[in-house]
Amino acid sequence: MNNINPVPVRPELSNLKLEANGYLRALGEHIRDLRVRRGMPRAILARDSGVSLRYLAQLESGEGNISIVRLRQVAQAMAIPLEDIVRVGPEQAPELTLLVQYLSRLPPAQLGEARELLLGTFEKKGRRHRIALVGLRGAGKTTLGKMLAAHLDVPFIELADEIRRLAGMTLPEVFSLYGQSAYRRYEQRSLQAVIDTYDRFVLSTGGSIVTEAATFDKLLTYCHTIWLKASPSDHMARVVAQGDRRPMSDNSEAMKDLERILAGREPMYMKADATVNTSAGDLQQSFAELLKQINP
Ligand SMILES: Nc1ncnc2c1ncn2[C@@H]1O[C@H](COP(=O)(O)OP(=O)(O)OP(=O)(O)O)[C@@H](O)[C@H]1O
Ligand SMILES: O=C(O)C1=C[C@@H](O)[C@@H](O)[C@H](O)C1
Ligand SMILES: [Mg+2]
Repeated sequence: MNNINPVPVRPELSNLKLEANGYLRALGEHIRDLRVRRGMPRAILARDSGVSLRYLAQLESGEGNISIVRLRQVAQAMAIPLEDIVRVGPEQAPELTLLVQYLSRLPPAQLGEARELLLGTFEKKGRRHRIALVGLRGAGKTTLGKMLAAHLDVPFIELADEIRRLAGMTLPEVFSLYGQSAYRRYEQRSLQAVIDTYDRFVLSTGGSIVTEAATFDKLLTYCHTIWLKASPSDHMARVVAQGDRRPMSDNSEAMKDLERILAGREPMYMKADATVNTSAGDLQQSFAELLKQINP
């Protein structure tokens, strides 16, 4: 019997390789545009960046696959942030560039205030009636979400079910056949479809939705979002009680990972409109707290 599993070819990977040449050409053109816009002759850029004239010519014609260190030198010589150099594609609106500049000068405390002001000013209609629950596995999103939907008499939606339906396969199949980036795209499209389809709902999301800025921003913009928070030991105990033995394979390591994931995601979870600590009481107490958070 052959025990070697064939490694599925990810269509995305071969596309990426094909796209690489196109990207290098676009990058070269972009760098040339930026340089010319600055009125900077190539010889001056070569002198100021320490990258040879010949190499710069190759780069601008899309032939040179420049190292990240050299690209950084080029960026510094033009006084442009590296991320603005590598982002090729449609030109960013000048308002967005200026807004990013303005916001990047604000101290962190005022940044939160600025975001709230913007959200408040441009709040999407009906946001209060679209309730989204976020939090790590075992937080209680499904359990409390179903209770809340029944109480409010609105549909309960499990985003994972919507992703499965859209992809036409199970989530592990999406991951193993097409990778995490495909899962992220399905997640974002499913969320958009849910928002477009329903005016009112209680939505239970996947624990990692907060790690994808564009998707999390959509969630925060269109939904009243509540972070169901729990202690690492409760997360672990609840997941294990549901029959998932994987976290037990090396308990101390798994626990450390869980603590790290929770700490790493906490700043994003904290952007939710409200928080309910489900480790602070039993299920009924958490539900009462959740009701308070939607009718403050
Ligand atoms: N105070 C509490 N609040 C919420 N759930 C609690 C509480 N105490 C115990 N539980 C139990 O914890 C479990 C939470 O699991 P649930 O499947 O709802 O989490 P989840 O956030 O949907 O996880 P996943 O991301 O894996 O889908 C349930 O079995 C629930 O009964
Ligand atoms: O917390 C996580 O990292 C994840 C939780 C799941 O619900 C899915 O969102 C995904 O499998 C990853
Ligand atoms: Mg769940």
